[in-house]
Amino acid sequence: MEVFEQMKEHGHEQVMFLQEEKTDLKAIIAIHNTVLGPGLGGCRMWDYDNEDEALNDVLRLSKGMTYKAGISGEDFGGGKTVIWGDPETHRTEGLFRALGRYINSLGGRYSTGTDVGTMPEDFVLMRKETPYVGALPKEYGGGGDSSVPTSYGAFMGIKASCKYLYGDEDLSGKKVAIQGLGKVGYKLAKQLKESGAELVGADVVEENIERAKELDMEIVEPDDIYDVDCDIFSPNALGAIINDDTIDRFKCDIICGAANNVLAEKRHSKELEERDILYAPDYVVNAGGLILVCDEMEPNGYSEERTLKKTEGIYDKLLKVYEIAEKEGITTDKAADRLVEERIETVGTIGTILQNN
Ligand SMILES: NC(=O)c1ccc[n+]([C@@H]2O[C@H](COP(=O)([O-])OP(=O)(O)OC[C@H]3O[C@@H](n4cnc5c(N)ncnc54)[C@H](O)[C@@H]3O)[C@@H](O)[C@H]2O)c1
Repeated sequence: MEVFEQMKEHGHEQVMFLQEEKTDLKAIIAIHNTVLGPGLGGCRMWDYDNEDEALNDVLRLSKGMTYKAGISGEDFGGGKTVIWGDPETHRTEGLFRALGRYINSLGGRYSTGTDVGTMPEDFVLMRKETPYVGALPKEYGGGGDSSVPTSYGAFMGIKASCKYLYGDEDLSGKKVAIQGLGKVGYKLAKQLKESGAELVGADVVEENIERAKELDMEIVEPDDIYDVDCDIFSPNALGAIINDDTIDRFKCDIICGAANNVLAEKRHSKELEERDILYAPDYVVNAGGLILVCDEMEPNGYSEERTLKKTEGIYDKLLKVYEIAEKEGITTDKAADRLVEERIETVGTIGTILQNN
């Protein structure tokens, strides 16, 4: 499909292809929707097989950011950058500063930060060329480790899901299977443990498994985590883990975690519903990191207290999503999409109210 056709299909406003010979920069910036505010979204670096793959990724991810910012109540739209290159060999000062110059030329229509393949220090370099970067280390006025609010948001999501399904948010005695014990998964596990939950976990990195064992967690083989008989399954590793091969294996009441794009296809949310599994839409649950970056852009600077307070709002937001889904007889991910689309529609129309200034 041609680029314009793809943009039209998903409602993208702008796509920029960037090329800079000396630094070997090849990147695409996509801005999906700026009705709620400037585009915001991380910068991914990946050694794509071809141009189409890079384009598909940036279009899909930038659209996802519109929904994540929209549901979080933030005044930002969706955007994303992909750099086509190997993060092991291509992460140079020149490349990130060149990209920073391009981003600066957008005059604030889009801001970026870390994602797969990029590191906070890359954005410290980029900041020399543009103020439109976030997710900076604390010593540069940023919020630091985004997995702190992200894991807190996932914890809130699990509590809200229990409140909705069992009528009580109490986690004591609840069995939670955690896939991925990395930055988010481990911090989430700690909070669950402190709340009295029983934990089962899986990871592929020995170091992370050893650290998790200190929480008195039962460890299973990576592929066995899908078969654990539990109350809550929490995906915190990979995308597309709810798919045709796994869907009949889940033995849980709730799926709620921080991993992005966990549904292999949209239809899998309906299939979970048919199996009486409550699905907490991923982009509602994992918005803590985005909330942190948005807070860095507050006029008075970053506040950790405010970030965690806003992240706590994921609890009520999720309850609202569940109520809409129940009332309207739609899946939970459709209910979340609807909330965002209504917000964009409403806030979009207030632009028609004339002001004196
Ligand atoms: N860090 C954030 O602020 C943030 C924000 C939003 C969404 N997310 C999403 O949350 C997820 C976790 O992020 P993170 O920052 O903790 O990343 P991370 O890389 O620190 O942790 C991921 C963990 O998953 C493990 N893993 C990989 N393959 C696995 C498998 N097959 N089975 C079990 N474990 C496996 C890895 O070894 C690693 O420990 C990712 O999907 C990420 O996109 C993170």
